[in-house]
Amino acid sequence: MLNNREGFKSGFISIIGRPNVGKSTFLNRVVGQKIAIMSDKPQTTRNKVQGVVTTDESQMIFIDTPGIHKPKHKLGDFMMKVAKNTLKEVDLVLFMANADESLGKGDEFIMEMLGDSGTPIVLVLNKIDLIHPDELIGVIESYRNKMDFAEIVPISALQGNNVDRLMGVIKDYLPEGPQYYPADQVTDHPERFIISELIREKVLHLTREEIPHSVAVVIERIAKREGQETVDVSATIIVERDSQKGIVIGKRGALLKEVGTRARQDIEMLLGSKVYLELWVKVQKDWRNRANQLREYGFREDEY
Ligand SMILES: Nc1nc2c(ncn2[C@@H]2O[C@H](COP(=O)(O)OP(=O)(O)OP(=O)(O)O)[C@@H](O)[C@H]2O)c(=O)[nH]1
Repeated sequence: MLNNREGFKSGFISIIGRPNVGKSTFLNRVVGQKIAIMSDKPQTTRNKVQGVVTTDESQMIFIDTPGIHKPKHKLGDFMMKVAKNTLKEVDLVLFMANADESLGKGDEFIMEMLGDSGTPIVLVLNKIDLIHPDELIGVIESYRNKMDFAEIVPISALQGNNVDRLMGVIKDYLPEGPQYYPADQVTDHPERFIISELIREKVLHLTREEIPHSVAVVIERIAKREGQETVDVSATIIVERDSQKGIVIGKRGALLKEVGTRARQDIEMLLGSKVYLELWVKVQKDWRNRANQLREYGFREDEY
């Protein structure tokens, strides 16, 4: 805790929404650096990712929660628990929904869950660039009929429309408080986690529909070479089936090589030094249901 200035506001904001509503896009826009994984596949955000936005008057600490869904297996239960705990601890919840889709079962399920958290909820209707302004009123009404929101703010996270207004609303709801993080710090995640997410993102992008979101990446080693600027990173990509291993490796290793090239470029940007990246692919059957292994892959329940 660094600072305790009079009138300074600070607090924690949780972003909740169905997969693919644009939570990461919003976070990346306001934080201004690529920290949350972005993908057009559902549920790529599994761990807590913090983005910190600091101005002269406030500090907003964003928590990007996993896409909420009905639990189907252990990983689902775990994610739900994480999401629920997060809701109680934060100062404000942003419930993000698609403005270009009508209110569906998934959104109703989330609203039921949000109902008893006791935290103010701002409805953020994202992707307004995809609809005609006349349609917006109807969408707003459908949500307003279901639940009492502290505010309703339509935005386009992708194009930036109305994002400033949303930031103003968020500030209004934050309590007076200290500046928790230095102004230039945008995330408190260890580089390890960001690196694993960068690699995972490349796998998901390059394999498209063939590899489910269950793929995990474990960083085995990050080490700076003695007397050199090069950093050695070695990581294992974990899939559930032999067939998936084949897909990730690709013909004569071509796909894995491409994953490596793209991930290396991002990691070099992140670390600001040359990187030698070594990737392995391992099959671990049914890892999602083995709760005791979740920790090993970075799901740390006690952090929430
Ligand atoms: N047209 C439009 N597309 C958007 C907007 N915001 C996000 N998208 C797109 O929607 C898709 C999903 O965005 P993400 O930011 O990855 O969504 P998310 O909610 O973080 O998804 P999960 O991590 O899976 O929970 C991406 O293809 C984005 O480019 C928007 O305002 N307008």
